[in-house]
Amino acid sequence: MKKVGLVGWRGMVGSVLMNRMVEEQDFDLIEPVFFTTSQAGKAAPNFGKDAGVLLDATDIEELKKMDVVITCQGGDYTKAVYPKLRQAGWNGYWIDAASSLRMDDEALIILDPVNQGVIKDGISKGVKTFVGGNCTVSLMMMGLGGLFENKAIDWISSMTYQAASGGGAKHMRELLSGMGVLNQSVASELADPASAILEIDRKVTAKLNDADFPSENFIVPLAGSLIPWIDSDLGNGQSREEWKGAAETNKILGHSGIQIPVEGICVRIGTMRCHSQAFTIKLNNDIPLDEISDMLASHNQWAKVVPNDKESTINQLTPAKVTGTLDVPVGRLRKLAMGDDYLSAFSVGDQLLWGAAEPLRRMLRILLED
Ligand SMILES: NC(=O)C1=CN([C@@H]2O[C@H](COP(=O)(O)OP(=O)(O)OC[C@H]3O[C@@H](n4cnc5c(N)ncnc54)[C@H](OP(=O)(O)O)[C@@H]3O)[C@@H](O)[C@H]2O)C=CC1
Ligand SMILES: N[C@@H](CC(=O)OP(=O)(O)O)C(=O)O
Repeated sequence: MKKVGLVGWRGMVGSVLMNRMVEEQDFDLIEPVFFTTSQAGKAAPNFGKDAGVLLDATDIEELKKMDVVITCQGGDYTKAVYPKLRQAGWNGYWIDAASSLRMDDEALIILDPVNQGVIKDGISKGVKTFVGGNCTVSLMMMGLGGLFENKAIDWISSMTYQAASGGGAKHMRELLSGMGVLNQSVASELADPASAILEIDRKVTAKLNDADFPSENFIVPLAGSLIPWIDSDLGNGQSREEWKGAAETNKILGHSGIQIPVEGICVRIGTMRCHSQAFTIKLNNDIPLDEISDMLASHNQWAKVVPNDKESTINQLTPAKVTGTLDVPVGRLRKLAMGDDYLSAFSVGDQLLWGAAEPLRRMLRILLED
């Protein structure tokens, strides 16, 4: 049985990963060893198997004993530990949720329903470092996988609606706190159906601009607002989150350079853990809509085509419906006025599942079955 070191297992992404590993009985196939950066010596969690005590996640000698290390601990941890572990001669498999190693030549970005061929080819060539993709990119590719597979896409514009969870657990709490503060600020007016809506709006706006409105993590209010910038400023008018669109999509597909441009604006909105995206897709040719639907629906079991009518859309294509599931519904499919090779689409997906944890556990399975 392979020894699998688990780092970051109690964080938000790590907890989702542990739940999925339990659901899929992955622990039956491995000898789990749990690491921590803060609680070494305490009892390890028991996910159906006694795993002794927690080991120090910076202890290179202990990490070297692992066949596989899976980390959801974050980029700072990866930057601090991964080079030391490799320099110490460790030749095991490193599976990582953080972005720091994604674009390294020695690493592959993993999303096996989309790039299983690239992954298998990499393994046969001795690749040992595998990194989960950016959540927005992975969810786009899961939803539109059929178009990528059929080489139907010339370019994509993706306008995103990204959930608070992309920032982390504290950001989710801040969103809810902000919602509560806004609600409280007009509680008496809301209780009175005769109260004036413009007075309610004035009070809400004043509260949003209060210096003490919860905004420590997002810097500005998210509840009752939105933030059209995610991740760092690249200095050329583009955010790092937007840059990842083309860079990671093409790397996932095994392209050298940017063969399919992916462009757009990434926006943080007040949802908990589902990222949504509105796409304008320039097709390589005029493919009929029914063929497009077939390509999308048959590509993988999680991409679900939603009929482009109001009732289906509002019931099936929302974060409220999708959260906590592996489904990636794709709807609003329509040819645009710009020409029959222009397609609109809208997708929703849980960014903690396909956007973070799921590709990691599936990569572990691929290695175990190899
Ligand atoms: N959030 C997201 O949407 C995505 C995140 N990622 C990557 O995953 C990394 C981890 O993200 P995320 O899971 O959100 O980070 P968390 O902050 O939830 O967890 C990271 C670590 O914090 C430590 N920690 C300290 N206090 C607590 C506590 N009270 N409860 C749980 N853990 C605690 C744990 O380490 P220890 O046990 O060592 O103390 C834990 O492993 C990110 O840095 C990013 O690189 C990737 C894709 C999406
Ligand atoms: N940046 C993403 C979350 C994330 O962790 O992305 P990455 O894995 O590329 O750093 C978001 O905020 O929604």
